[in-house]
Amino acid sequence: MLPRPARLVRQSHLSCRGLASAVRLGTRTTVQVDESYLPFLHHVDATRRLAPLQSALPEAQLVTDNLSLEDGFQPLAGPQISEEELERRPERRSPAAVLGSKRIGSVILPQALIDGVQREIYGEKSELLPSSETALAKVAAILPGQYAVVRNILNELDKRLESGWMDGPVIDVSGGSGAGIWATMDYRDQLGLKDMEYQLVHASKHGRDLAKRLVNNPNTMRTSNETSESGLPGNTKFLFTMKPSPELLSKVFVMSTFHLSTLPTVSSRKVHIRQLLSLSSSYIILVDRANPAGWEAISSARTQLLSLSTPENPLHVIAPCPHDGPCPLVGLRDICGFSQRLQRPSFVRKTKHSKRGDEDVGYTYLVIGRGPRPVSVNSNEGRIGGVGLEAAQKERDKKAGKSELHRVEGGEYEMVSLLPHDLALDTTQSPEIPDLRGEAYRWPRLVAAPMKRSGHVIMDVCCTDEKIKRIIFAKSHSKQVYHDARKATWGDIFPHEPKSKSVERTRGLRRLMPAEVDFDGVPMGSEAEMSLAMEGWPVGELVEGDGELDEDGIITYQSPSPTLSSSSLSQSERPSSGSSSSEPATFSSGSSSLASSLFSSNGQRREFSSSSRRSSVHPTDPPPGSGRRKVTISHLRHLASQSIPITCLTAYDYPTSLISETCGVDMVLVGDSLSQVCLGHSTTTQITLEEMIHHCKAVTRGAKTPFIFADLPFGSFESDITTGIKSSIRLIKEGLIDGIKIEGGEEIIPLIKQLNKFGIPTIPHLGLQPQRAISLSGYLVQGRDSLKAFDIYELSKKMELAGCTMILLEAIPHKLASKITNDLNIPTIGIGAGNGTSGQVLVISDVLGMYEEGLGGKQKAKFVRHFGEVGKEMRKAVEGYVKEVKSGGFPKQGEETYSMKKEEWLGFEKLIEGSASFSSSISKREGRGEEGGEISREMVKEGESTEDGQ
Ligand SMILES: Nc1nc(=O)c2c([nH]1)NC[C@@H]1CN(c3ccc(C(=O)N[C@@H](CCC(=O)O)C(=O)O)cc3)CN21
Ligand SMILES: CC(C)C(=O)C(=O)O
Repeated sequence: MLPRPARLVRQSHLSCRGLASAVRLGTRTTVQVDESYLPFLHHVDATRRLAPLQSALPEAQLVTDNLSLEDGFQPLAGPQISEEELERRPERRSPAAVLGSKRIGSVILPQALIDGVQREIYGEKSELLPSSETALAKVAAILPGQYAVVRNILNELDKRLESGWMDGPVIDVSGGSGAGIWATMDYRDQLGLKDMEYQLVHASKHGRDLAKRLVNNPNTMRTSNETSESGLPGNTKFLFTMKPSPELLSKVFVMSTFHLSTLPTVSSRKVHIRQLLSLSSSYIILVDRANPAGWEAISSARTQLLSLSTPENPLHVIAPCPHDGPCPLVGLRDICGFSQRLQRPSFVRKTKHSKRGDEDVGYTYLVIGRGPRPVSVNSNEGRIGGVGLEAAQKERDKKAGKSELHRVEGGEYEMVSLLPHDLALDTTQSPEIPDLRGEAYRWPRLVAAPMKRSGHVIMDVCCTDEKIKRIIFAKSHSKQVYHDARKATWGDIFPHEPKSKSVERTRGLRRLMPAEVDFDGVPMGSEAEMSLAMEGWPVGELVEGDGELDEDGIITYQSPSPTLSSSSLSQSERPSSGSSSSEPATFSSGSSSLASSLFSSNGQRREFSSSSRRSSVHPTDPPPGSGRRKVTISHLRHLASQSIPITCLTAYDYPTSLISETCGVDMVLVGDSLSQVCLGHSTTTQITLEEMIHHCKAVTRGAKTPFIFADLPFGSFESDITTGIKSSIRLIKEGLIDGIKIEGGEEIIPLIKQLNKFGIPTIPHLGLQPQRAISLSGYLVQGRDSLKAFDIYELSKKMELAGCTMILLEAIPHKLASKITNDLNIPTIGIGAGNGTSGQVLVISDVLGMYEEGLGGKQKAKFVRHFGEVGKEMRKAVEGYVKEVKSGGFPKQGEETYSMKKEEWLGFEKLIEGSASFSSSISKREGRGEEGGEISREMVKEGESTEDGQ
């Protein structure tokens, strides 16, 4: 059955968007699909509709007109389709796919805003006071991009939420110059709304003044209706405040645009979020930049907001996540980022000294709604568009004996095999209007550019089960689904279920963004920051030629470079090299775990692995890594800020470092416990710098991705700073480690400062300091009385001030460690310091249970937990070996031995016979015994050589 005819549509459904949708739909009613979908279809070609609507402002020109006057600018050549033709064209995508599409094409700035900014820059009245330059620069370079981003988000919400979702005054807490307000004004303008109130909250006076001038500029006069004194439409009111003042407005709608990441501390961000929540807006929109700081701000805000959700006052995520659980990307090295294209007005190109006509602006965002998450089961509704209808028609024709040939793109013909899937969908159309908006809360979100290959489309999506999964839509799925998949873009939510099993992605996403842009240290608002923030996010699909999809849905990638150096890793993340990891990877739709086992011959495809018996490892093999990228300090900081515990283990050699590598341990410490644990000394003071370096070399051969730090051993730094620096440099240069741990107090601060100046990461070790065990009268807990606790607390603050990277806290009361962790801005790693630190470290042999007792046969320390009984296992293995060798049971002939062909053996025996008679003649001559056994002492003494080459 085809979708029900329009006459069955209930009146109320048509008006589901009220007046606005009627106005917006206009005459676009020629779409051929079921008319009940019209409320969704009015979003089709949003791209094309945005521009005319903006240009509908009186006296406004299309920006492109403006641009073509400029030096060498050519407007993008779009497809030459007439408006009329567009009107006639039925939508080929399914209504559900249209609803899920986030793409709005290139955003054009409202002419009023362009005029306002241009006036600021070039106008006679423009006061270019030095102190207002930053604000102006931000407006000129950054506001347009931010506007485009917010415009995209509003467009998405317009599809997803019930009409009237944004009634009421809007408060925009803006880190820029009111991108939220500008975008909202424009969006509402499209809906024909007026008499609105806006409050722009901005910290700096210059920023507020500038925004005020932009709004009050006579050129920015809005459309049609009577204007107020300020020159704004109707009774539009503006407030410019430093803090949100909702009491000045009634029911408010709240957004915070590009503001969170500009707040200096974690706690100030948390306060900001609480403030927003207190404003009792039904929705909260948070937007920030797509850099590590922006992502950290947004993802932390998400965690915080969801933790503030209670059964009485529930909150849920509207976008981008299809769930309210933990974000699967937090803790990975990926950002949940999206991108919006902007058509650059001339002032943007001039400010940025670039002739490029458009730019892609990266962003991260979060939209929170009050109330419980809408629940709705996935139906089959709304899954058929023009393509599906066409296919169904073909099927009917086929049954009626008509042609089965179908014209495909490029003018060729192919046989059409109409899948029952298309038809099955037809029969399930219910007479009720489908609640696609409810369903859309569950549709997976494309968190990377879809990979469109011939015959299939691969998507990395975030799913309701809080996992990032790779799903595939092959051509054989159904015409409609395949069509929708090919039209999907990064950021969309996708309504169709894949046929083949999805594979969980535990590794990096395939991204088109620069692999690692570190924004740290770039001053806000600087040229560098602007260009970093705005460039480098091309939108589009990632086309790869090297991936093959086989019958079972197994995709195999062969990477160009098999090396594992950190530089090649990040290089291969780049789109041009086409592979997310430097190792070849096989994703099977059946297996969910990509983890490789220790000592597995990773780097080779399983099917090519020559022998299942292979039990030894060659140290020159690339280590079997998890495919993750090198752990950096900013990643560790990110983990700490998200309260994701950092894992750290000691390692002393290749096998122990390989364990951490394979198990995804974040940090590896080449501790001087090595002295006791590996070298059998009774104290840590006995190990030398030379020995430390020797072991660091082995560790860094095995652990490629963890952050690796090592102890400055006792005696290598105390005498003077120069010695300390020299020793540190040797550890880094020869041992290839990343950072230095130093036991000590105030006296090591000058060394910490100096190392910091040279860019050497340092980790002071406070609390119990084993190098001082003798003077402390043993391995005793530290900081148990208030004075000693205060000493350690003060010391930790001084260490942070001195510029250390992290602090290691050993054997101190857990409350003290938590307090220190809370009050510092750097991560803390604890051992015997409770779980309030940013991370934990233990000695690997303690974790493995290598020695049943503690150190030197003593009781194990209170903080040690054996997570295995490796010691017992080792003894069992060695006892078994001894027993079997003694009893002759090892090695077993035939199973554990090598054979020789019979004729070879006979030949060999003949050779022996020959050489035996030959050597016996020699030994007779040289005085050897008949058995040809020993060399006579006299001969050796005389210094003469024998046939054995002695
Ligand atoms: N295998 C091993 N594990 C370690 O954690 C470790 C080493 N070796 N060698 C270097 C230092 C020495 N460490 C130690 C050793 C013993 C205790 C210990 O037994 N502490 C007592 C505290 C008694 C008290 O102060 O009340 C305990 O009972 O936990 C603490 C830290 C930590 N380090
Ligand atoms: C116990 C850890 C923290 C250590 O200092 C070491 O391994 O030397």
